[in-house]
Amino acid sequence: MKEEQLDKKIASFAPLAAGGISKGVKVFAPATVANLVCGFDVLGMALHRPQDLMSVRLRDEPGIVIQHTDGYQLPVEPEKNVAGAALLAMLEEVKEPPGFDITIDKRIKPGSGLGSSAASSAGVVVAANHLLGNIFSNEDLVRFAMNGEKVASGVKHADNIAPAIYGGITLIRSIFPLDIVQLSAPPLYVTVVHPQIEVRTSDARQILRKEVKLKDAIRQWGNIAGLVAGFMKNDYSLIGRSLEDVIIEPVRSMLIPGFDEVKKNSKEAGALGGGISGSGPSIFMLSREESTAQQVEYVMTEVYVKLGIDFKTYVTTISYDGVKVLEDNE
Ligand SMILES: Nc1ncnc2c1ncn2[C@@H]1O[C@H](COP(=O)(O)OP(=O)(O)OP(=O)(O)O)[C@@H](O)[C@H]1O
Ligand SMILES: N[C@@H](CCO)C(=O)O
Repeated sequence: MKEEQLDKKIASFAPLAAGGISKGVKVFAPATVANLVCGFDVLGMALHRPQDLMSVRLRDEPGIVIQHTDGYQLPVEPEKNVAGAALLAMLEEVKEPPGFDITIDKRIKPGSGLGSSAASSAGVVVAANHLLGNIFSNEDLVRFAMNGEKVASGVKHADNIAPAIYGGITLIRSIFPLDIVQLSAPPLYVTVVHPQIEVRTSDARQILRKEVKLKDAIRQWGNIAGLVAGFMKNDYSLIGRSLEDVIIEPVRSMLIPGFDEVKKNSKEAGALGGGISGSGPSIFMLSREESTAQQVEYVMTEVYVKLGIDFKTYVTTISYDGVKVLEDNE
């Protein structure tokens, strides 16, 4: 038996357990920043903005029907769309599963490094679980949604999925078996710049070196431990010192025009630190004060105006809600 199959269970569709039959829901699925610089594949954070909107409804017949209202030309076949892949994995564990209609209004651009694929995967499993009477735990939902990430990037990873489902900042200590730790943090402002180029996670993973020097590994795990300790102890200075990546960033930053300048100028503007969001090309910076986060947005803007590259910026905060569900019984 494969490692990932160990947790499999068959649950019965029990809509009455939710206190009534709900036919449909709308969900808001947050953007997420994976890695948090030093924590490749193990750290992630949910944001208030941007977020996707999805509508998920029970169908009278079996099957999954997906449509997009966003114009991104994403595949609608359930096996190729990450939402479909995540839901199919979930329905394998439901006795006599119903069918679903999924409508996706994507506001997180695919290939942005802001967890666009994870928002769809996490959004659909939270919505479907609600309609099925909340028969699965959050940990089960992460396990199903990782099948969407496999479609998007070729590998299962949970550093976007877990914060999207749990909210806040999460540490994924292990994915087989899943071991997710929710971290507290002091108030932080997040500034994001998204240069409008697409970096596919699958490509950004392929260029990475497969081996790491021991001295780099020592520096990296010092930073990960420092960052986690900084969050838990509300120590802004430790957070700032630990936002350093000596393994992934030197390779991936070459794919992002303006990266070094954005980082240098943001720190000069008072940011605690930051780096590539997920696999890029978005770059995020953390600040203690809102005014600093706005100043960081200004210096990011200057860099991309000078380079003549289209971009989008966000000044936002950490979202502790995770995917938000609203009833939709029309
Ligand atoms: N519902 C969906 N939403 C987003 N991307 C999807 C969806 N279905 C399939 N995809 C595919 O997934 C890929 C986008 O995922 P990718 O991981 O590369 O970007 P991202 O999620 O924005 O980045 P990151 O994971 O670094 O934050 C594209 O190839 C896209 O076609
Ligand atoms: N940890 C993943 C996140 C992107 O999906 C990566 O950096 O490849």
